[in-house]
Amino acid sequence: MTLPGSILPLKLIDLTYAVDGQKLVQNLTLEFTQGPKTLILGPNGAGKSLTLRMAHGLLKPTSGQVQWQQRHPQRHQAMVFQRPVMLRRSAAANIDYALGLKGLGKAEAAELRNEVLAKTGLSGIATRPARVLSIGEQQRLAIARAWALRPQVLFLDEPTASLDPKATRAIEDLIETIHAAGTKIIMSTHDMGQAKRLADEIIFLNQGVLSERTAASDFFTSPHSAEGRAFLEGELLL
Ligand SMILES: Nc1ncnc2c1ncn2[C@@H]1O[C@H](COP(=O)(O)OP(=O)(O)OP(=O)(O)O)[C@@H](O)[C@H]1O
Repeated sequence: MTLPGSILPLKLIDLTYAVDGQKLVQNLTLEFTQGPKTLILGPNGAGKSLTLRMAHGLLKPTSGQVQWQQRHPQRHQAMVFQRPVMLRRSAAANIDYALGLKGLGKAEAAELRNEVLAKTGLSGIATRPARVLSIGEQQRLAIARAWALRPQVLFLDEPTASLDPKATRAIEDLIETIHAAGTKIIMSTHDMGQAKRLADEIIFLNQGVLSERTAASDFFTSPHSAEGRAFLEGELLL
């Protein structure tokens, strides 16, 4: 489905990423449409981060194409990384900086920043230096900063990998809120429990290759691939 003005669907066409001749992502073809929360699941080293980085435009594929529906997708999509990257200034100023880069005036930026701080439960720590916040708060701030840009698509690369269960839950709730507000979620994780809690559909990667793409309701009861099955049964995929 294509909505007017939407940068979706996003098509990854026969993407390969190779280093020194070694294919770390191999002939990956996927289409992402508006709607479901898409979780890219797979063991460490499966190629999840590389795939997200190529889709986001941070990394150029060795071969293949990344195609968006619109010509200037960068303004309408954002990415959050495993480790939050904060500027040496207050939490609020971190968001203001991102909004300034997008060309927003001060007053408009302040209004949007206050709204997003409130929605993410961060208003109380807005004036603190971002780098003294706990890692969980920093990650919430990183997501708030990305959300303030009103992206149509939000890529999240293992956003809770360094967090404890309580902070993880706060981030998962936030992701649900952002999705409910209309942003397409494309997120990687190696955590099966998290995929169960969040996913509408699963893309299972193993060793840089797509094993299967399955509705989450089916994946956790009857995965289609041997790799997916082994992962669910807790076998180590080597
Ligand atoms: N620039 C690079 N040079 C060489 N190898 C790389 C490079 N970038 C990634 N790799 C390797 O490619 C493989 C896939 O990496 P990627 O980060 O995409 O995995 P992942 O599925 O996100 O894993 P994790 O869950 O550990 O983050 C890994 O084995 C990694 O070491």
